[in-house]
Amino acid sequence: MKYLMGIDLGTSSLKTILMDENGSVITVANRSYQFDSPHPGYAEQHPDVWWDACVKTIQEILRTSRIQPAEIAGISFSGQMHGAVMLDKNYQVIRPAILHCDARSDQQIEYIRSVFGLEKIRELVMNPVYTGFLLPSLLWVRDNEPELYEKIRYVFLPKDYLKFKMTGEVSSDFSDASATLAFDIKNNCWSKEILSSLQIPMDLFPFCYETTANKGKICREASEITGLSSNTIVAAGGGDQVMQGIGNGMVNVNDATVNIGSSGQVCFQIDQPVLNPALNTNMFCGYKNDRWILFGATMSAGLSLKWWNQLSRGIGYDELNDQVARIQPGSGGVIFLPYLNGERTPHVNPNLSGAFFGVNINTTNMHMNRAVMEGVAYSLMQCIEICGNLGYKAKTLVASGGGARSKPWLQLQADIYNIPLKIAKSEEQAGSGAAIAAGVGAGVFADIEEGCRKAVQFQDELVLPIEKNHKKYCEYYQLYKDIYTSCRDVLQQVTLLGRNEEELK
Ligand SMILES: Nc1ncnc2c1ncn2[C@@H]1O[C@H](COP(=O)(O)OP(=O)(O)O)[C@@H](O)[C@H]1O
Ligand SMILES: O=C(CO)[C@@H](O)[C@H](O)COP(=O)(O)O
Repeated sequence: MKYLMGIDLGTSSLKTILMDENGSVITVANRSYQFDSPHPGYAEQHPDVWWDACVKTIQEILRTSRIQPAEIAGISFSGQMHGAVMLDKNYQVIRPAILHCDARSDQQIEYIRSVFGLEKIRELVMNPVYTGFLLPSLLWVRDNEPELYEKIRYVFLPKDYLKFKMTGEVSSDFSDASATLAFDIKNNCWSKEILSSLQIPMDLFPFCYETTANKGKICREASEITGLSSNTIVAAGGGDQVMQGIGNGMVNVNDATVNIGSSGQVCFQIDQPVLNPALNTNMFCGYKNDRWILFGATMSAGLSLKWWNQLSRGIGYDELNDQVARIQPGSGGVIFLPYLNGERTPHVNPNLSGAFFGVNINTTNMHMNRAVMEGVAYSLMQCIEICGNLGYKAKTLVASGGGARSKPWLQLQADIYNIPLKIAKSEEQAGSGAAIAAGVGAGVFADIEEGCRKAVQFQDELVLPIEKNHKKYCEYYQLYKDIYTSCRDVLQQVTLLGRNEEELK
């Protein structure tokens, strides 16, 4: 029997899954971590934290599964996207990685916008210019840490660091590279025009491959540390939106997922680049040449629940879900805006904060728990609406990520979206996507489509919308949108004031 390993490098944890050649998930190991926020709005992780989690989960799987390392034919990666990892000429990490949820590069995004102007950004970048993406983060280092910037020899994405440690070679893949703002999405290459206009040397950026490309074998050092065989093939992997799509069997154009990880996304498979003139959604390269993904992104989805739960009572998810199921739709009038770390879709504004509205003397912690789940779903509903206006409408959505483990969260999502939800049997969809890509790279599967046919199965029952709940949620959803429209300026002022005060401490 041959086996495959998929590694999913998330914002809050790293998960390693072991799959057999028939597509069955044998076991999963995970390690949690936090991100550091040394200043208000900053979000950083040291790549060694990821590598340590990667090594430990692999060792655990080899120990507990008792399969022989030589039986593992291939390994690949899914990674949190957009973050900047910087290496010097000796392949040493220069500073902690600046993550996708980092809001420090305000001035750099203004600079990029001023260099290109709106029309050129639409034509060239085809995405909103937003903080936390590799390009503005790199410019921030150039402006604020020039002595470190001088040392940079390579810059790449988070999962590329794990691949580098595994193979000893620096490389990236089209899907992750296309999500840096430095990439020519229509022609699948680093953009000469973007980089030369910003005076950034092209050779900082590594060679890119397709997600399923065979990138060689595990190097000796990685084999010694992890226990993996040096005959195991490493496939290039991809950004987590692309990999969770594979793990959910999203191989057809118009297939769509709604994901609640630390952040949240509504993501469509598309067969040609599409411009959203409002630039409040994202569009990146997909898992193969003629495939792209279009999605709306909520910055703090699962993160909102994790934050709120830690802040309030810190109960287990089972208890929390039981409590949420006992509260009526609408949470007794409490509405939560999930802007803990700014918001991408639809507001494209890193300088926003979250808020609870409508708390009253009868509000309990249980109402607030449900309100947090509903607020995240309202935000994802805005992503669905915007994609719908661009012509992408889903008859069903495949629910994905950690949030899909919660029955009440699934039900209230179906009720808010008024769309039935399908759920994959595997709970680790991005990791499964990585294992399928590993299978193609190692020749176990002919292509992604065959891997998905073998590995992806759905639960029998759809989660269906309940009409009376949907009616009620239509009212709340309108109020959710109205709150933002009425309070936008105050929210922004309060956010900046709070950050400045924290800075002065
Ligand atoms: N059983 C559960 N019930 C409710 N929410 C859950 C449950 N398990 C995970 N989550 C949510 O999913 C989030 C983690 O999702 P995950 O896809 O693992 O994120 P990441 O890949 O960013 O680490 C948690 O922050 C939490 O909000
Ligand atoms: O920002 C995006 C996609 O644009 C996220 O997909 C991040 O890549 C992180 O994912 P999670 O760790 O929150 O699931």
